[in-house]
Amino acid sequence: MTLQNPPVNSLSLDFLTEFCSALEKLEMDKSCRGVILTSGQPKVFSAGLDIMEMYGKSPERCGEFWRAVQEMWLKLYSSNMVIIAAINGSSPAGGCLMSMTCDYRIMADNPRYSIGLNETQLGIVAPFWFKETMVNTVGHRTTEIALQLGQLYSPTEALDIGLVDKLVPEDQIIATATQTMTKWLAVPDHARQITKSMMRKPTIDKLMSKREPDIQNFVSFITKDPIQKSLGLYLSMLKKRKS
Ligand SMILES: CCCCC/C=C\C/C=C\C/C=C/C(=O)SCCNC(=O)CCNC(=O)[C@H](O)C(C)(C)COP(=O)(O)OP(=O)(O)OC[C@H]1O[C@@H](n2cnc3c(N)ncnc32)[C@H](O)[C@@H]1OP(=O)(O)O
Repeated sequence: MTLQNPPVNSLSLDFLTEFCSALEKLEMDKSCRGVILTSGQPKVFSAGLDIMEMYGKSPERCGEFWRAVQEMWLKLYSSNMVIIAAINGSSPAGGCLMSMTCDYRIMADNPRYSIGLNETQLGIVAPFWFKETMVNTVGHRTTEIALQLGQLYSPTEALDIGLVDKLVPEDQIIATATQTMTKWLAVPDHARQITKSMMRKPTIDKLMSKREPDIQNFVSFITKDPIQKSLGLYLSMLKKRKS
């Protein structure tokens, strides 16, 4: 699957809806046992959640957006398929979350790229299921530091902490992902799927049992004046940096 939402693959409501529907089709296709997730945009895997979906929007619209973010995470994290992330660009916040739901992460070894959950840098807080996905990936202590600082890691740093599994030159990323997929698909599906589910079920069940309160929590947090102000400042910083 190639992410195509120019310019930076930000995760808008429309894009998330289209993504989930495409993933669901693959999940139901018995001939599809694995997916390589990559970006069709230069330099960026995904810029994370579309900040415009969280800025100046009605509570109803924010709730609809958050349900779509939850759906994307649930579909990816609980997929029966082998999902390999070929991270061919920067992958902050929601982009990092998306990468962490995959079974294996291969990143281009370009020092200009970065990956991590940088929410606190925007004045917002990574929700519990973002946090738990990271704990499940790199452990508790590393997550505590990463989340409080809103740390973005270079590919080498990400490899050191186990946030990605392999670095390769960018032009070898798909070939490496394909070789890796062959190895993963050599394991009998039922045994691998049950094992994956055993590892991830507690985190998935926790969000499933708290979906509505999590939406309420998000809407009440994101629509608060000081949070809207922080997002506004961050957006103008992004635009200014460009000029
Ligand atoms: C206790 C209660 C807790 C309850 C929970 C509450 C809240 C938590 C909620 C949400 C969690 C949030 C998760 C997120 O994912 S937030 C998004 C974070 N993303 C970022 O910080 C990335 C920002 N972008 C960048 O750093 C760079 O754009 C880039 C990805 C490194 C790419 O750089 P490049 O130089 O290639 O591009 P530009 O910077 O010039 O960007 C082009 C263009 O796109 C706009 N843009 C970039 N990122 C986003 C985005 N995430 N959303 C919307 N728009 C984005 C950028 O402004 C430019 O726009 P322009 O109009 O100027 O062309």
